[in-house]
Amino acid sequence: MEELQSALKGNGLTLSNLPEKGRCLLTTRDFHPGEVIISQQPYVCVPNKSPVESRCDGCFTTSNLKKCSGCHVVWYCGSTCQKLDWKLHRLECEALSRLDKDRRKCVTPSIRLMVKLYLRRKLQSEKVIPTTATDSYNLVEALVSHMPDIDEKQLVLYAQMANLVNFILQQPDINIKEIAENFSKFACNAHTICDSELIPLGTGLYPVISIINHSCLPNSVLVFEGRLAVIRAVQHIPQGAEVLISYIDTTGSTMTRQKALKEQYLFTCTCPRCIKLGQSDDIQESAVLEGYRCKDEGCNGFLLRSSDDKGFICQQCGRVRDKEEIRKIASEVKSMSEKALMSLSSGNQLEAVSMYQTIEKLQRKLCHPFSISLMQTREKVLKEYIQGSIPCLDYNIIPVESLNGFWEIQRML
Ligand SMILES: C[S@@+](CC[C@H](N)C(=O)[O-])C[C@H]1O[C@@H](n2cnc3c(N)ncnc32)[C@H](O)[C@@H]1O
Repeated sequence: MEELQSALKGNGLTLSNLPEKGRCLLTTRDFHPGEVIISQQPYVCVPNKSPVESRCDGCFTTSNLKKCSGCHVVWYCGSTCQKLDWKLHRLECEALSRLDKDRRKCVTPSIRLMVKLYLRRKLQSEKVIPTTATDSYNLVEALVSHMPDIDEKQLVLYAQMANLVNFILQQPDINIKEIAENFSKFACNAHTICDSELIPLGTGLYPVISIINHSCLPNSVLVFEGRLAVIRAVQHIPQGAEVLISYIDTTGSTMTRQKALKEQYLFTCTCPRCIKLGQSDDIQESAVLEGYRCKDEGCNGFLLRSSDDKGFICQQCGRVRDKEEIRKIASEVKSMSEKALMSLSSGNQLEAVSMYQTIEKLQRKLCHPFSISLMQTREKVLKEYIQGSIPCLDYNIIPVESLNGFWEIQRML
């Protein structure tokens, strides 16, 4: 770890330990808003896999792809990406080629990430790939796994996945328990690699970036430049402060954020936003962000559950909304959202957009005007319209139907 400390020193950082959080990164100088604090290439990464779209293993593009003729699992956009990946993929290709057709179908991105992790460790131990202070399997070993806190069902799943990885690798020195523990490490340390529009492209393990702890009021942000993970300051960070990013969507209410952090990262956040849990301004914030709208369309009041639990009372005008009426609309939204997701995953964008428009109308009746789910539905519709109109714009043809919908949404916003 001495080597890591001296590498971090050059970045104006130091590795430290906090009793309630474990390892953390502290600044040894001031950082200005927008400044890059640290960046790292992944130790290993894999692109997402979808039934309608494949991605290049090197740059994650979806264009001009050719399947690897050896393993028939991995795709490349051209010889540049293929050559850059060859040292590692040569071993992966051999391992995947040994599998029968059915087993190859079970090779999910998480399985591939683990296979690549062990292959990269092997290449570094054989000195085929150099090891540095920030690019070493030792850093993976130091990641938290939370093994004692994982529930039994999850442990069984990790054990099954570990068995498959072991079968693919066929390396006698690898211990199944260690592979299962590494799956647990992935769950609370791996990062989703997104493009500039925050569209998820893949998953990567960045062992130095993974030292950074969470806050719902972070002073830094993680962004990606291709596969490179970059931590930038979003405010002035004084010398001696802890570098903090957010692991989750911070627009949710305190309860929603705490639930997400507990489920995936197994800790209870005590950041300045979270310590307000249950205070009156926190209750009001959750009622606005995730609660229902007033019966009176002209009223922007937020609703709280009535003491007899039969409905919700507007805190501005006192009108009561019936619980049953709310339940009905909420269940329509839920079933419509499931159908929209299915349409999206089967590549039927037009059908999905029309469903999201119906969901948006229902949510306008159901949710507070500043509700997050309402905003998220509008964002989805808008994204689909923008993406859907691009091929038409290439030919200077914009479908009238699309434009009508687009302007309708603009007006709504
Ligand atoms: C990506 S790791 C961060 C580095 C970690 N502290 C370590 O020692 O390696 C995520 C884990 O760090 C801990 N953690 C992160 N942020 C925290 C916070 N705000 N409060 C308490 N624990 C936190 C949790 O155990 C979480 O599962």
